[in-house]
Formats: sequence, C-alpha cells, structure tokens
Amino acid sequence: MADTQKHHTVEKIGGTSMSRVNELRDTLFIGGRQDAGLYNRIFVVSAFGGITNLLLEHKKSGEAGVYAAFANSDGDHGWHKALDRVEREMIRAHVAVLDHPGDIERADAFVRDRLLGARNCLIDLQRLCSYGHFRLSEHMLQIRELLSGLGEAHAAFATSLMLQRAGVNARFVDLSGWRDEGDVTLDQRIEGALKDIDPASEMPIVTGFAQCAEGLMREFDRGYSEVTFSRLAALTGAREAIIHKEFHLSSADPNLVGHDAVRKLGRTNYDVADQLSNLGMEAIHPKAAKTLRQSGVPLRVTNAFEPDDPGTLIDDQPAETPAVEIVTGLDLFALEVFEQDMVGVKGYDATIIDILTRHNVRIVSKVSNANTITHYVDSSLKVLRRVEKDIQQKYPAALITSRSISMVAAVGRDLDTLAVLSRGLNALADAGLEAIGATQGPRPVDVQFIVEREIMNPAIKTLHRALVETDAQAVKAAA
Ligand SMILES: Nc1ncnc2c1ncn2[C@@H]1O[C@H](COP(=O)(O)OP(=O)(O)O)[C@@H](O)[C@H]1O
Ligand SMILES: N[C@@H](CC(=O)OP(=O)(O)O)C(=O)O
Repeated sequence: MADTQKHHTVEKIGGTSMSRVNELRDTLFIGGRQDAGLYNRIFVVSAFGGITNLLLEHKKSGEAGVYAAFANSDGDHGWHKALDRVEREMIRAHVAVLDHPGDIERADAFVRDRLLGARNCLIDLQRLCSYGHFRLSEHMLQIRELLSGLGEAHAAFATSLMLQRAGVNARFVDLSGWRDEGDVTLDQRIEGALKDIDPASEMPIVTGFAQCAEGLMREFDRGYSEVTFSRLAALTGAREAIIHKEFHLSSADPNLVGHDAVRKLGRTNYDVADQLSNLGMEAIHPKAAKTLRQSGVPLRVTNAFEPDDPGTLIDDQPAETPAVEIVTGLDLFALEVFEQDMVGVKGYDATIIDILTRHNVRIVSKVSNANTITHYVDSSLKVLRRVEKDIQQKYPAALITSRSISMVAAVGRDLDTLAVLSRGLNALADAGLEAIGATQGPRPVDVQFIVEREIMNPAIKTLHRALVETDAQAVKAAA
C-alpha cells in the first residue's frame, strides 16, 4: 500500500453476517456509493458461520471438527468424513450468497482445490509420522492453522467474486499462507500483501486468518480474525476500525431477550469491552482491543444490516451516567478445592493456578474463603478431569469437585452507586430464581451471579428487566 493513509477504514465482518453477505452487497458494500466513494475501505472477513466449527471443533459444544478428529485419529481415517462435510457446507454457504453460475463454478473449484491440498497434506503427514521419528504432536499447531485458514480464504474469495460481479473493483487478499514458503511476522504478512494495492481504487477483501511466525492460533486461538483486523487497522493508520455484527451491540442478546426489549449501546469503553470478552461475548477480542487502544484508532461496532446507523463507539471515555449496559451469561464449571488444612497456609492457590495454566483452562472468575478455593472456569469436562487428577495428586486430602453452573453478569461503567448486587438478587428471588452465589469486586464494572445452568436464560431476562429496562424507564421518566 502506498504511504500511510488516514482516509481509509478497516472493517470486519463476522461469520454470522458473512452467511448473509449477499444482503450486504447493495447496502454496506455499495449502497449509494459510486466510483471513488466505494473505496478507501479494507474489509477483513471471517469464515461463513459454522465453518470454523467444522474445521476445528465447535466453539460452544466442543464437538469435534476435522482438527479434533485428526488429532484423535490414531492413524484411522475418520477425519476424512469431517473434511467431506466441510466441503459440502462450504459449497452450501457460497451457493446461498452467489447468484451467477460462473461465480458458483469458480467458488466450487476453489473449495475443491484447497480441500484437496489440505487433505493430501494431512495424509502425507500421517504417513510420515507413522515412522516414529516424526511426531504428529509437534505439528498440531500448524495443522490447526492450515485448517482454519481454509475457512477465511473461502469466504474472502467468494465475497470478492460477488463484488466483482456487481462492478466493484474488489481484490481477494489471502493472508492464510497457502502454498507460501516465507516465515514472516504478522506485520510483514500484512504489509507484504498490501504493498501493491491502492485502497483508493481497489477494495481489498482480506482473510481474517493470517499465517505468521508468531502463530495467530498459538497466541489467540478462536476469534483470531479480530486480531488480524485490529493489527491491520493499526498498521495502516486507519481512520476508524469497524466491526459489523448481525445486530447492534445490545444490552442483551436480542435473540434471547427480545428485539424490542434490548437497547443499543450508544457508546461504551474498552474496560466494558474487556469484561464482555471475558464472558465469551466477544464484543471484541481483548488483545485486539489493546492494539486499537494503543494505536489510537477509534473502534466502532455496527449492525451490518443497518448501514446508516452509526452503531456503538468504543473508546476510553468514562460514562456520562452510570448504568448497567449489558447483561450476558456463560456456561462454566465451578472447580472447588476444599481442604481443612488450607487455613493459614500459603501456596494452594498458586498450585491450582499452575495446574489450570498447564492445561490451558481459562479462568473467568474466582472466590475463596478459609479452606475452599473455587475457580469458575471455561473448559470441557474432559480437561477438567485431568486438572482434578493433578490437583488431587498434589493435595491427596483435598476434596475436589467440579460442578456445571452458569454465570450471568451485569456489566457497565461506574456501577458503584447503583446497588446492582442487591437489586439483582432481589429481582432473581422475586422471579423464583435462586442464585448459588454472587460477587462484586471493588472495581465497579461488573457484578456476577452464579446460577444453575437450567435457569441461565430466565436469569438473564430477569436481570435485564430489573437492571436495564426498569432503569431506562426511570431515567426517561425523570427527564
Ligand atoms: N449483547 C449482544 N448484542 C448483540 N448480539 C448479541 C449480544 N449477545 C449475544 N449476541 C448474539 O451474537 C450473535 C452473533 O453476533 P455477531 O458478532 O454478529 O457474530 P460473529 O461472532 O459471527 O461475528 C448474534 O446473532 C446475537 O444473537
Ligand atoms: N472464524 C473464526 C475466526 C473468527 O474470529 O470468527 P468470528 O468473527 O465469526 O467470531 C472462529 O470462529 O474462531
């Protein structure tokens, strides 16, 4: 790309919206724009909805995709079926968004070519590793990267076909490292790919996955396309970084609480965005938020399907009026370690954390008292069993239990004057819902309620009604 421009924006489209990318052609991409007005926008796209789940593993349920099937295959070929399924679903995804038979044919060929390449690569690797000198385990990360890159490359390719057909000078920019030899950093990968592109007259459609020496997967794992997006925005000095979502960033999931009950977040800050990421809401990947914040690029989250609405601006500003901004929930496990001898002895917590870190378990929150330490963790039960075994080995007398629970959190800026904890508990009790626990830290940015999994959704609705809808009415009445 020619010298640093301040005119352009970098815009990300997530998987859910990508599955409807045809609806965005005449609005977000083209709309009323003509000629030069179309450009100075760099798009970073995720794989079509559900494709990465099939390539790797399901983000929520953990159900095996190609990667997981290959990793557990012990030389058998069960993963081939998983790859066949990816092929069918990729084709289904682009058939749903492309109109022209010529484009569909090219996209079909693209899918077949890439999947055949990936399949052969995995077969060769499996054969090589049957010799014993080569360990499959040493290549798992590269395999994960090879597989995930397929999803974004496919989506970016199909989108550029769609736009070219509509007369846009769109260009497919593949950062996935396909058949590429170079060992480049993320910055070099991005700069190399953009160096001969003029965004003032071309619209780059960039893959959300970028193959690089740091290993996007190793550092960030799922949600990586926001990392590519934010790095690209920072590196090119974008005027604004924009994430397009299926809905406005709302006070709760509109699909759950109701489209009329939720309200759009007009503005919020990075502190709130970090809490949301921690709760799996992915308003933005925390590492991506950091990059944008540090480089001074403003972040906007919009509804992709309402391109005239400015959406939510995320910056470093404090709140104008304190309020609960979002109610969201997450299924977790409560890993409880109880030992009478713990009282007054140091080191238990550090040991548990050590073990959790070794097993790569994400800690969402924790509570402790004299003889019990409970970590609320985002993990599969399988991994948690290994964690329990390791802790038990260290502390043979400890009673260790893992219980499935949900955490429902109310997040907002400056919550300290709002009595969120007590009002939330009362609202739950009034609705006949029991909280197993509740916590509020000294920094007034979130309050967490622990409930049984079966009541997570009713608890979200109840807390949203009490803490967002009622407060909004009160503010309106007072005005
Ligand atoms: N507070 C919220 N605001 C908006 N959407 C939410 C919220 N909480 C959950 N969601 C859900 O997130 C889903 C996916 O969001 P989106 O960011 O568009 O997808 P992707 O992660 O694929 O980019 C939406 O369909 C919506 O049901
Ligand atoms: N498709 C990848 C990368 C990503 O960030 O997706 P999305 O933007 O749809 O959350 C994943 O599911 O992890």
